[in-house]
Amino acid sequence: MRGLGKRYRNKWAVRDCTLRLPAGRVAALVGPNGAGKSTLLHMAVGLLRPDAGQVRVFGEDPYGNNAVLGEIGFVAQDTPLYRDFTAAELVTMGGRLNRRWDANLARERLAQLGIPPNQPVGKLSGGQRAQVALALAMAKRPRLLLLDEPVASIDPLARREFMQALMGSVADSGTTVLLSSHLLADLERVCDHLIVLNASEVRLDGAVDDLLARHQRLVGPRQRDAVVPGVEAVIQASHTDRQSTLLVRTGGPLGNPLWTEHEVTLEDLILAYLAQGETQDSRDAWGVPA
Ligand SMILES: Nc1ncnc2c1ncn2[C@@H]1O[C@H](COP(=O)(O)OP(=O)(O)OP(=O)(O)O)[C@@H](O)[C@H]1O
Repeated sequence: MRGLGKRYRNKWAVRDCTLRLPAGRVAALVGPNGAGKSTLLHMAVGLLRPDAGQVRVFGEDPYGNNAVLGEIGFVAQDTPLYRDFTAAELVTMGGRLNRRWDANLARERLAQLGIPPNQPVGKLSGGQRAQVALALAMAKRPRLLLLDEPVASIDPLARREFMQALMGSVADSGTTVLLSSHLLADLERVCDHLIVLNASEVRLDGAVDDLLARHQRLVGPRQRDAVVPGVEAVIQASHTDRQSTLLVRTGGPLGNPLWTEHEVTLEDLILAYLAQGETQDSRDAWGVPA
C-alpha cells in the first residue's frame, strides 16, 4: 500500500497508508472502533476503490481483477454466506468456483467443530456461521488471507483451535495472513507482524520482535515533560506525586541511572498506541467541550 486513502463524503476513513505485508507471516491489524480497519481490508480485496494512492496484491491492482482475486481469501466482519444453503452445499459450491479447492479440509474442520452439514446456514448460530465462513476461506488455499475480526463471535476453545489451524496453514503453505482483531491475547500468540491504525492513519507498523525491542517502559523520579537522552518518542506517560512512568520508543538500551528500564508486552504496546487517538473532532461534532 502506498499513500493509500479512502474518503466517505469529506471524511477520510483511511489516510496516507503506506505499508508492505511480509510474505508468509501472520500480521495483526489493530485499532479502535471506526479506525478504518474494514475500509483498509476492503480496498486490499478489491471491494472498494481507493480515493488516493494505491494497493497492489502480488503486483496487481485487486479492484475488479479476477485473476488476483482467485489468490485471495476474505472473510468480512459479518461473515456473509448464502443463508439458504447448507454448509455441505457451500463446500460443494466452493469446489465449482475455485481452482485450488480443498473440500476435505473444509469437511474435516466442520466435522470436528460439530457443524451440522445439512441445515441451512441461516439457521446456525452466529459463531457456527463464522466457523463455516472461515473453513471455506481456508479451503480456498489462498496465497493471501484477509480476515476481519474472524474470531469475535467464536467461543474461547474454538478460537484457540482456529488460531492454531491458521498458524499451521501458514507454516505448511506459506500463506500471508492479515487479520483484524480486538482480542490482544490471541494476537500475542500468533502474530509476528503488527499494524496499529488509529483515527484513519497507521501509527505503528513492523515485526513484533523489532517493535518490542525498540520500546521500553521507564520508571523514574517524577518529571513532567521529561527529556530523556536516547528516547526517540514518549508514547504514553503517567505520573504519581513521586514517580513518572513512560512508555517510550528508543534506539537501544539507555543506561540512564535515573530511570529503570522494563520490557513491554505486545498488549502494553498496542494499548499505548491506541490511547494516542485524537477525539477533538468528535467533541466538536457533539458540541462537548474538551
Ligand atoms: N459506507 C460508509 N459510509 C460512510 N462512512 C463510512 C462507511 N463505512 C465506514 N464509514 C466510516 O469510516 C470510518 C472507518 O470505518 P471502518 O468500518 O473501516 O472502521 P473499523 O476500524 O473497521 O471499525 P470497527 O472496529 O468498529 O469494525 C468510520 O468513521 C465509519 O463511520
